Amino acid sequence: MGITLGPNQYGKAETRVVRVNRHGDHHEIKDLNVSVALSGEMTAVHLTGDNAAVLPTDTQKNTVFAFAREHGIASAEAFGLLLARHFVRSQPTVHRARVSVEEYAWDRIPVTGHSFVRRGQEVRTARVAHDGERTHVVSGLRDLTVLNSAGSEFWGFLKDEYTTLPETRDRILATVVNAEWRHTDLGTAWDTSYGTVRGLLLEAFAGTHSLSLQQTLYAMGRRVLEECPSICEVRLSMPNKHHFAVDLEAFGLDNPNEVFHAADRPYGLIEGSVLRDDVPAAEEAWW
Ligand SMILES: O=c1[nH]c(=O)c2[nH]c(=O)[nH]c2[nH]1
Repeated sequence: MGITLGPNQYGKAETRVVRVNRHGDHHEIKDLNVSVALSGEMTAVHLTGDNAAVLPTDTQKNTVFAFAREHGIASAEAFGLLLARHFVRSQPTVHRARVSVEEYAWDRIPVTGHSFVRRGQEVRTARVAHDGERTHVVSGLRDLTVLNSAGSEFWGFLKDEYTTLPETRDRILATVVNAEWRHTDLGTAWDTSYGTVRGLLLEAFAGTHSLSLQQTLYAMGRRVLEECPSICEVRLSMPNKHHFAVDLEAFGLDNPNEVFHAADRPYGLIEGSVLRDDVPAAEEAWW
């Protein structure tokens, strides 16, 4: 019985690249998930482990980041064309390249020129608790993804022998807003109220110059309580979706905070509640 190697390909899947273009305080962002697959003269590596024909997947990932810096990202298609042609043209052992791109759409939050909300993501939630006497209504939303490409710093934090994080005065702040808020008025116009709170959360996220996500979280909850007298408590759970500026020095490229790796995990998880101090707690509302 003969055994032979069938069709095969390899590559780096899901490189999450975010490119920021700055025109003063008016920023544009491109947010892509890029997967590369290459095939060609790959018999030796499979049969004997000879890597001479193999362009490492790590190199493919670096190429995605370097091309984002050098050429920008005009569109998913244009970026895919650049990459696919590059891999086949530059490596004789690579005969075919497939570049699959997912692009995530962001809408502007009009408060600043550098604040964005991911399109069509969030889920509206409601929970009602009733014990025959008392009734509580908690409204909420989850998976509302937002990003500020300016106006965020993080410095002055505790440092110990395990701290390597550099202090920054300019970073991307991105999070997924998961929020719930408790009502004191059961006659509220629920749809209107939901739209108002969603808008206030977005406005406060965009409009707060952030020294930490914790500070932004408090500002968001506080804004809701200030503007909505019949809401008495806001609970927020917000992952810090880290965007790391990619070091492109090894490729002779600078990176003036334009090309970022959007890491998906691990993530910081910032959680907290903001409440009116004159309204009694009602843990049963959150049951
Ligand atoms: O806004 C932040 N809060 C933190 O607590 C924290 N920790 C960290 O590593 N980065 C950040 N960012």
